Amino acid sequence: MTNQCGTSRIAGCQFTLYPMSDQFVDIILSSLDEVDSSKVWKETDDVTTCVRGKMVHVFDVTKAIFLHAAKTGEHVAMSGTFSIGCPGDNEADVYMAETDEPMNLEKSQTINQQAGCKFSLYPLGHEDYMDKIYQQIDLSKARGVRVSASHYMTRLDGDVKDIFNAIEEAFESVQEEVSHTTMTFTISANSPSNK
Ligand SMILES: Cc1ncc(C[n+]2csc(CCO)c2C)c(N)n1
Repeated sequence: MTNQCGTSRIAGCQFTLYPMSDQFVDIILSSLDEVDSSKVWKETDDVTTCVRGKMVHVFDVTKAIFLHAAKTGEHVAMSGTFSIGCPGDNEADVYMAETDEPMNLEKSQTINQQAGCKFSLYPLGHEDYMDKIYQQIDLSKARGVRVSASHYMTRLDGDVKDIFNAIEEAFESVQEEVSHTTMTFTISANSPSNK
């Protein structure tokens, strides 16, 4: 197979929460604490949090952390990078044997929150990378979110759960064909610009 960068199917996401509030310490720490991250490797420092493991759990945990921060009603944003198939990643310290049942799905389903998100897919090492990206932008239109074009990114507007499901499906589909894929995103909720 060409352009096969790695056989590892560990996924990961490195992200930062930005609560626009003087309660930012509490919002960040309580969101990280409230979410069940027992099925992922997780590390937080002064800049980011990184979660690694099966793709289903990486998305489940990242989405739940954003939802918990946003449900405070404060203006919060999150930026991050998802990655899979990175040749530098290793399975040694990751719980890849966990079952596929997401730990936060039930709780996340109860939180209704509108947001705007911009994301970019990077299928690495493929000459026809633009085709792979356009396929996913087209598919996003059927995923319950409003899709609009933006420079360097695609904009999705709608419910946070639908937005994360849309970017998860896009990432999942691309990585099936392109072993090493990354995806960057910024999502924002409760922005005063929308009031
Ligand atoms: C998801 C996420 N992880 C880490 C940070 C970095 N950070 C900035 S303030 C703070 C709390 C006080 O130490 C932390 C951990 C962040 N912003 N968002």
